[in-house]
Amino acid sequence: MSSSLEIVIAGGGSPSHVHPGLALAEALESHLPGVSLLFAGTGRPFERHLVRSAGYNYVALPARPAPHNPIEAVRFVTDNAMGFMAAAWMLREQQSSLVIGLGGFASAATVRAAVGRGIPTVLMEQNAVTGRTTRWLSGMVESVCTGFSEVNAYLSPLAEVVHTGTPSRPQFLKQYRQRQQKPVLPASREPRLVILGGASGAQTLNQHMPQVVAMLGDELKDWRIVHQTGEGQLQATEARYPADQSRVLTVSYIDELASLLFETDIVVCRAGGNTLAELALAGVPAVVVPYPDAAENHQMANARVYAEAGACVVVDEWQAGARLTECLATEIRQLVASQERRNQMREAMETLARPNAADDIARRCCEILDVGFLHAAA
Ligand SMILES: CC(=O)N[C@H]1[C@@H](OP(=O)(O)OP(=O)(O)OC[C@H]2O[C@@H](n3ccc(=O)[nH]c3=O)[C@H](O)[C@@H]2O)O[C@H](CO)[C@@H](O)[C@@H]1O
Repeated sequence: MSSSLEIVIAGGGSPSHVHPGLALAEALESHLPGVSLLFAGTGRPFERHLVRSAGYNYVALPARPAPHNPIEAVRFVTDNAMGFMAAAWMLREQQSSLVIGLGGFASAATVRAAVGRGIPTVLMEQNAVTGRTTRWLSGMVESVCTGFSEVNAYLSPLAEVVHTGTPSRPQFLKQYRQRQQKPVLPASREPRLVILGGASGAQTLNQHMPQVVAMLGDELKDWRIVHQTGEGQLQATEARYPADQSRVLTVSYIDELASLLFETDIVVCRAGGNTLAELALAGVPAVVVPYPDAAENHQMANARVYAEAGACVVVDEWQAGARLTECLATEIRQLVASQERRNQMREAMETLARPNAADDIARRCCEILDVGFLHAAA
């Protein structure tokens, strides 16, 4: 293997882009010994922290998402032009061999600069409807590695699309592999319902789920409930549950989410690409409430793929309107009442798991670079 292979992993802006990037970095290191990795991101503190604490070098480049008003448009153009020039300079200095874009605005300038310099590029896309960056760049890059095969319709006809699945964090893969080796025994613990708001929490779930829990009353009396609220929403959510509610644990964020989800019977959550990929690995039946303001309603598209496979039920926040609490209660009631239905959904969830996503993207990178792919993961 060459020790002169320099790969830049570009993107960030939210943990949902950085986590798959870190999972991919680990796979690249195990299949391409000697590779040198550099993360290029937006400079946001959480991003810098996540990357550096995983032991990788990090460089911040100017980047700005598409604007909502004409005043921001000027800054959008200038910042991204600066990002493009800084990226071009960095790629020349690093003598980069390959650039991998994690998707989103934060990867656009670096990927475009790489294309301009003739450096091979790979894009990752975690959703069933592509973001604008992926759509724009898809015809210029060597490969687009997708979390959903349904995304093809949104890509350039010139794009080479590989459906790899979305790489999940090592904590999920570790638990997944342990479970594969040791089949699950019927749970002796109390059944568990997890309300997962996601990285920033979900106000809708924070407002409605305490009422749903109250409506279900005795039906949930044997259940343990964990409600993840998001930063800044813990106290308000906690206050919506009765003070003597010892079955409910509220937390703002869960670091070791994998250990919890692998011991969970029902999840109520949004339909972010990473969350769904993780639920598939953990095999947890879900009641999914897609975030209605997600760009081009991509969360609904993500959720539909899982619902069509029988892995989740979808509650449409817009359609439900004032009846949202009732709709949630109805869906959750049915799942709580039927172990058989939960088992069927668990099996359907498991068919969607892509434990080799990071390895498959790493393999594609090796093919593009025309270097050997070391099979035995370290
Ligand atoms: C509102 C919005 O537009 N969100 C988008 C954003 O992801 P967003 O960050 O909203 O959601 P994702 O589900 O993709 O990622 C959240 C990540 O945070 C983790 N987590 C969350 C809570 C917690 O307590 N602990 C924890 O570890 C989850 O396990 C997951 O890995 O980018 C995703 C990937 O492009 C899209 O699919 C989402 O639609």
